[in-house]
Amino acid sequence: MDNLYVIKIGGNVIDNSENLHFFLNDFASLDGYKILIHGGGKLATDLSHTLGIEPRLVDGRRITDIETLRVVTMVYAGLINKNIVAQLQRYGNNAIGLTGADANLIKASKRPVKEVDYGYVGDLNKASVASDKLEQLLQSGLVPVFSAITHDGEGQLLNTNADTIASAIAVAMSSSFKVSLVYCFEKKGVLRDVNDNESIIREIGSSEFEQLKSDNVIAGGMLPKLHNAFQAIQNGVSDVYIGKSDELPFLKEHLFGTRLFA
Ligand SMILES: Nc1ncnc2c1ncn2[C@@H]1O[C@H](COP(=O)(O)OP(=O)(O)O)[C@@H](O)[C@H]1O
Ligand SMILES: CC(=O)N[C@@H](CCC(=O)OP(=O)(O)O)C(=O)O
Repeated sequence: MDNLYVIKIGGNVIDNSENLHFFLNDFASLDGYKILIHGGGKLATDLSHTLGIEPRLVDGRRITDIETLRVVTMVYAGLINKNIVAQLQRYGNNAIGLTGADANLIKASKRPVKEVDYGYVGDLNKASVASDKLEQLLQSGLVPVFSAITHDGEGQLLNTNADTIASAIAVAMSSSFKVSLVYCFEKKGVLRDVNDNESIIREIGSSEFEQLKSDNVIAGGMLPKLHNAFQAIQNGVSDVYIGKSDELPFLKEHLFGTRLFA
């Protein structure tokens, strides 16, 4: 089986143009098959404020009313996605910018209303990712770059958490590739003390994850990220790493951030 990198870049890195360019340069230098997924939650929040639309997040998921859907589509699928694609072209990668609607690559379903009405937020299932079509893009030499926008197949765009998209793509592609899923963000890995960047936990198994949660070591955005990451490792993905965007070159020696195991 060929190796495939599925790499997700978080909103705090995207928000800093110097860090983003540094990361994209390293990403472009990775040999072999690769897919990039990007968030951009921070920029969407900032633009919402500017437009007078109050952003609301519950458990790290954005409540997406019709106005907010317009904002996130413009920010994720437009501004951020096209800038990333242009930079990767500059660094010699033939990148193609995508939403889930393009080539019907990721079909989601609108999250049912329970205690919270999330609005136009899409959930994914095992059949959501069109892995054959995605494999064709890879085989033709393209580097797919996904934004956090999917669709329902009925003409409705949906906002979907980028960590979840990365995990679903990694799982779907693992029947044809040996997949390494890599979450890149602004910290050096999962930290024992979130204020101490050197307190990296090098390896976490699923039982230790439960312990870290009950000890409140893991909180905020790290919770859904690790849930998605364990979902991937338990469903056929070979390697899952979480670490700092400017340390990507260390992946080859397996010296990158935190490694998860089942
Ligand atoms: N133990 C931990 N180690 C590292 N980060 C943590 C931890 N607990 C909570 N966090 C927080 O989680 C955030 C990452 O989640 P999030 O902002 O959703 O990521 P992304 O930028 O990839 O979208 C970090 O910026 C940090 O503030
Ligand atoms: C439904 C939902 O929450 N979608 C996310 C999609 C963007 C994202 O995941 O961005 P980060 O990776 O930068 O957090 C949002 O709008 O914030």
